[in-house]
Amino acid sequence: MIRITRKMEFDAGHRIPDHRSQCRNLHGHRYVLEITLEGEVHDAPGQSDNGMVLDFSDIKAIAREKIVDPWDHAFLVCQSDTAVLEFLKSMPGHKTVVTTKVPTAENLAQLAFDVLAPAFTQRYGKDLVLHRVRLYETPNCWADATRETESC
Ligand SMILES: Nc1nc2c(c(=O)[nH]1)N=C([C@H](O)[C@H](O)COP(=O)(O)OP(=O)(O)OP(=O)(O)O)CN2
Ligand SMILES: [Zn+2]
Repeated sequence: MIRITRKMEFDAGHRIPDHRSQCRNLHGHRYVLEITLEGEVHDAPGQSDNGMVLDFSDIKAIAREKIVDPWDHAFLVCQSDTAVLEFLKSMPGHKTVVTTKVPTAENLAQLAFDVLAPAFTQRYGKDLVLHRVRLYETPNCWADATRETESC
């Protein structure tokens, strides 16, 4: 088994309403998303994906469709954050992503994992497994969402 990782970046706004410090304010990040997949290397001479687990461009296509394009330049707001939600609703056409949990790095990484895992399985079957989604909120802060069944 080999693990491969594709990195993507996007910009989004958020806030953590109950945070004790600065993060309760509306602010944004250049998020970095790392998608790690596990599978066998294709041994298929003559085929485009010979020697690959999955073409990096195919990872990019699914990541863009499911996460990067919907979240890029959006404001990520928790459904319970009614003050901000009402404000965003007052702006026609504003790009808003409503989350069920507070948009911390941890919850966003888990959300991305939960969206991407079935998308890869649906497209490529069970031989290709989403191993980890790592989401950097800043260059110094990140969260990992991994498969529950992972063994050491
Ligand atoms: N466990 C978590 N802690 C914090 C989160 C989070 O999602 N999970 N988020 C925040 C803030 O949203 C903020 O984006 C991060 O703030 P900070 O720690 O200040 O990060 P910086 O890189 O900006 O800080 P430097 O000190 O400049 O490195 C807070 N905590
Ligand atoms: Zn933040």
